Amino acid sequence: MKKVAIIGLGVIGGSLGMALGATGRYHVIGIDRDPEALRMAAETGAAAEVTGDACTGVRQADVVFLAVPVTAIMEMAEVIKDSLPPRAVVTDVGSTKRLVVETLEKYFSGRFVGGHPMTGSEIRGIRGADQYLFENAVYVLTPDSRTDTQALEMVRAVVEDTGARVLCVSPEEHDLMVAAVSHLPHLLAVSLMNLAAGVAAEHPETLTLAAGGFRDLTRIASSHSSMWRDVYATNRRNIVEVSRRLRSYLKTIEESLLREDFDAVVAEMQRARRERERIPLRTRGLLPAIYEVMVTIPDRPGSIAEVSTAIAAEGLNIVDIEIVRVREGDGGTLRVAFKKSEEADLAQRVLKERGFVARRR
Ligand SMILES: NC(=O)c1ccc[n+]([C@@H]2O[C@H](COP(=O)([O-])OP(=O)(O)OC[C@H]3O[C@@H](n4cnc5c(N)ncnc54)[C@H](O)[C@@H]3O)[C@@H](O)[C@H]2O)c1
Ligand SMILES: O=C(O)C(=O)C[C@]1(C(=O)O)C=C[C@@H](O)C=C1
Repeated sequence: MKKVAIIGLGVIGGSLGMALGATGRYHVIGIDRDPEALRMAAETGAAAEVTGDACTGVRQADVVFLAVPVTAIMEMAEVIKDSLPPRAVVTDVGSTKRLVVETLEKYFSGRFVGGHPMTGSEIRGIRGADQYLFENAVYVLTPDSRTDTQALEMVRAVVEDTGARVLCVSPEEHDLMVAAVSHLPHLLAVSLMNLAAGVAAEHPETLTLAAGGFRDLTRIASSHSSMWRDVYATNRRNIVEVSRRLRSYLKTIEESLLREDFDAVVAEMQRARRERERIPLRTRGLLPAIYEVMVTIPDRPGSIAEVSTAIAAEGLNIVDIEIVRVREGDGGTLRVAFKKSEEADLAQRVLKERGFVARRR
């Protein structure tokens, strides 16, 4: 059994421990400075043994995951560097990579492999952890010319055992890409939320009007500032760069609006819709798309059960399910996904026969 030490049992470290523990192939040693996180990790199965002392925790490890905030990753590396077995491999889960890789290679040279799971939660700590968080998520590894091939393959194998799909890119490329798809979106969520709060100071009902669109766009603004502080501090140049590009883009849109050139604005909307369709679905990561049926369900007890029972009766397996919209007193829309197109066709037919409004998407 491989021994994996996880330093930091929060959303990411806790989820990792749960996922690896559940395979039965790993002995997980959980390390945290917070006794409550240690207690919960032991209770939820995120770790088979726990300790507050990082040096003791890593002493027997084959692989060490650093799952603390980015600045603490670099501090923790210094703390554990002399306690590791010589063949141990070290990896991290930090949201930025260039500085982390540069720093940790100084301590562990080729035995360090940078990593970043592209999944997470706005809920902080092990309470936000989830055994299935990594399933089908993209997990970036950032090997460079110094990385030992065996170390990379070892980390890849452990990561794939969580159900995640590995994508290798350079630390520099990673930092620019996540500035665009993760860090700027966070900054925008914060900006939108504070902007709306400013309008609400003059018009108190403003936030009452915030519906799905606003909530979707601002969810990440609920996440904890201590993690994000480190992200901004260690990727500030890329964040400023994409923020500049955004400001120039917004300026172009503003100018079109002032000229009443609505065709130009619509062309941008159409381009965005086309581009968005290229995002691989979260539930299938880098795999081909899943096949979906949208079902309108009435607002009455047992509606969801009726849908799932009808599907199960055909022997069909639902690979993903989501309540897309809830209209109080008026039902809602359910998104049900299948592995194969034929399965989605059959599910749609069966649901229609039972009187549901069901369409393929
Ligand atoms: N939350 C996300 O959505 C997300 C997604 C991908 C990557 N990450 C990265 O994962 C890392 C962890 O983030 P998280 O959201 O799981 O954080 P978290 O706040 O949920 O958990 C961090 C845990 O680390 C512990 N900790 C902090 N400093 C420590 C130290 N010096 N020694 C021992 N334990 C310490 C805390 O007690 C806590 O249990 C960060 O580097 C973050 O950038 C987060
Ligand atoms: O909350 C979520 O859903 C996330 O996946 C969080 C999220 C993001 O998508 O920006 C946030 C920071 C990370 O480094 C990776 C993922």
